[in-house]
Formats: sequence, C-alpha cells, structure tokens
Amino acid sequence: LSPTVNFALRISFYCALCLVVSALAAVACLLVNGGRTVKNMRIIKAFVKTFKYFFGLRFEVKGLENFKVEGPALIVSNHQSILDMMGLMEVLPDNCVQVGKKELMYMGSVGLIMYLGGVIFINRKSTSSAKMVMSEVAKTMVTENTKVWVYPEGTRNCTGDLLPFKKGAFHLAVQAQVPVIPVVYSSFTTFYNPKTKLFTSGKIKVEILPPIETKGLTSDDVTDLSDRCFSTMRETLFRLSGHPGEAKDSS
Ligand SMILES: CCCCCCCCCCCCCCC(=O)SCCNC(=O)CCNC(=O)[C@H](O)C(C)(C)COP(=O)(O)OP(=O)(O)OC[C@H]1O[C@@H](n2cnc3c(N)ncnc32)[C@H](O)[C@@H]1OP(=O)(O)O
Ligand SMILES: CCCCCCCC/C=C\CCCCCCCC(=O)OC[C@@H](O)COP(=O)(O)O
Repeated sequence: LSPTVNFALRISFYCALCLVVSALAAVACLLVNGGRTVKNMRIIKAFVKTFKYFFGLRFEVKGLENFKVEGPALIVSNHQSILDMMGLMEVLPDNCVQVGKKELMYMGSVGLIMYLGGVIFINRKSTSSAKMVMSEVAKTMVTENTKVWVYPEGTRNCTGDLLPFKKGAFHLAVQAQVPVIPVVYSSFTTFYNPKTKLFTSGKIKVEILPPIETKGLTSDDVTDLSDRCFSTMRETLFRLSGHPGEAKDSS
C-alpha cells in the first residue's frame, strides 16, 4: 500500500471506530447514568482506552500523582491531532470535563457522547460568549468539585512545537482560584504527520507536571501565569520529543 492509501485507511478506520464506539458508549451511559453527567467519562474512558491496540500506539505516563490535588483544578495540555482523544483518555482523572468547540457537537454519535460526558461547548467565533461560558464554568467547577481540561492552543497543531496560548484557560483558573496542572504529550511527528501522510505505530510519552497554584492571583497575573505554563510545557515537550538541539529524554 502507498503511504497515502495507508494513511487514508487508518484515519478512516479511526473515525469509524469513534463513531461506532461512541454509539455503543452512549447506550451504556444512558443505561448506567441516565443522561448528561461527568460520571459518564469513566465509561467513555474504558471504551477509548482500547483504541491504542488497533493502531499499535504505546503510552508511557509519568507524574499521575500530580492529579491528586484536593478539590477542583484546571488541566492544560498540548493538542496535536484528533488522535489526542486516546492520550486524553489514557490519563483522564475522575470528575474531569473538557472544553471543546461547539462544532464537535454535530459529529453524530461522537457529538452525542461528548454531550453525555459533560463536555463544555464554546463558540470560538464569539469571544464574548466563549468568555461568558468559561466564567460560568469557573463557578460551577468549584461548587461541583470538578476538574476542567482545556487545550490552551485553541486548535490542533502537529508541528512538534506549541502555538501561542490563548488566555481563556488561565482566566478560568484565576477566577476559580484553582491550581493549573500542565500535561504534555511528546510530539507525534515521528509516527503521525497528515502533511506527509505518515501514520504508523509509535510511542507517546506523557508527563503530568506539578500543579501551579493560583491562590491570591488576580486578572493582572494571567499573562504571567500563561507565560509560565507555556515555558514549562514547551521545555517538557522538547525534552520528551528529543527535539533537535534540545536534551533528549534518557528514559
Ligand atoms: C469515542 C470517541 C470520542 C470520545 C470523546 C470523548 C470526550 C472528549 C472530548 C474532548 C474535546 C476536545 C475538544 C478540543 C477542542 O475543541 S480545542 C478548541 C476549543 N477550545 C478552546 O478554544 C480553548 C482555548 N481557547 C481560549 O481559552 C480562548 O481564550 C477563548 C476563551 C475561546 C476566546 O478566544 P478568542 O475569541 O480567540 O479570544 P482571545 O483568546 O484572543 O481573548 C480575547 C481577550 O479576552 C481575554 N479573555 C479571554 N478569556 C477571558 C475570560 N474568561 N475572562 C476575561 N477575559 C478573558 C483575553 O485575555 C484577551 O485579552 P488580552 O488580549 O489578554 O487583553
Ligand atoms: C451526522 C454527522 C456525521 C459526522 C461524521 C463525523 C466523522 C468524524 C468522526 C469521528 C472523528 C473523531 C474525532 C474525535 C474527536 C476529536 C476532537 C478534536 O480533536 O477536535 C478538534 C478540535 O479540538 C480543534 O479543532 P480545529 O483544529 O480548530 O479544527
């Protein structure tokens, strides 16, 4: 098979798997929990964790203990591809919902399972409405003791580097006065590259970094907080990925 055909087949299989498994998981979620609740994420996680075996992907996870903070927290991670859903479910802590673009809601059964899992949908085309939703989340995550997972790059980026961070996630953390836990996935570029039609098996290193406290911070500190997370995540991304010119992770 040519690389292009191989890529198309594997991506189509991934999408088909997502659609079929989402439909099955939706039935399970409705039977067990009856409707939209973060508790459904446990069920979704159990299904999605099997996907890696179909694609020959291996995850090497470090720092899971950093998720064990008391109470709510904001999790930020790099976002490379639609394949990220596998990496997300590999480490997802309990009581954690994600922020996603509202267009995802219309992806058939995949949209339905996101809705049932409690995903918070935002309209990226309307800054004021996205900010309003995020401010509401800052309140509910505290009262309902949930963690919230945001991709601060705001879009997929498979270049092996980070895009500049949007600030919404950090406003959210400061408004809720909750710690920020950065999570970094090594670059996919050695096994997945939509531009060159590469999609083979591979290993993904994941590191959950220590929480960064926000108690006492105000909106004036948001830029500093965002810059701090960006630097630590970029340094970790390069280390995990063995980026040219950077120290390669020895493990
Ligand atoms: C079986 C298979 C499938 C299973 C699936 C199971 C479920 C898994 C679900 C996973 C879902 C994954 C979804 C991934 C995505 O969809 S990523 C895309 C969507 N996410 C985001 O966009 C989040 C990151 N974006 C932001 O945080 C943005 O800041 C946003 C809030 C969206 C606004 O963006 P934008 O309009 O571009 O404006 P700016 O970021 O430039 O901000 C403008 C100024 O406003 C200030 N700001 C931002 N937020 C706030 C706020 N909450 N309060 C006050 N002020 C705010 C910001 O600082 C800017 O001002 P300055 O320039 O700093 O002065
Ligand atoms: C009846 C409608 C049928 C719709 C068929 C849809 C077919 C696609 C099926 C499965 C695809 C699996 C996708 C898994 C979830 C991916 C979430 C994701 O990664 O979204 C991208 C978003 O973060 C950023 O979007 P952009 O990079 O800004 O763009």
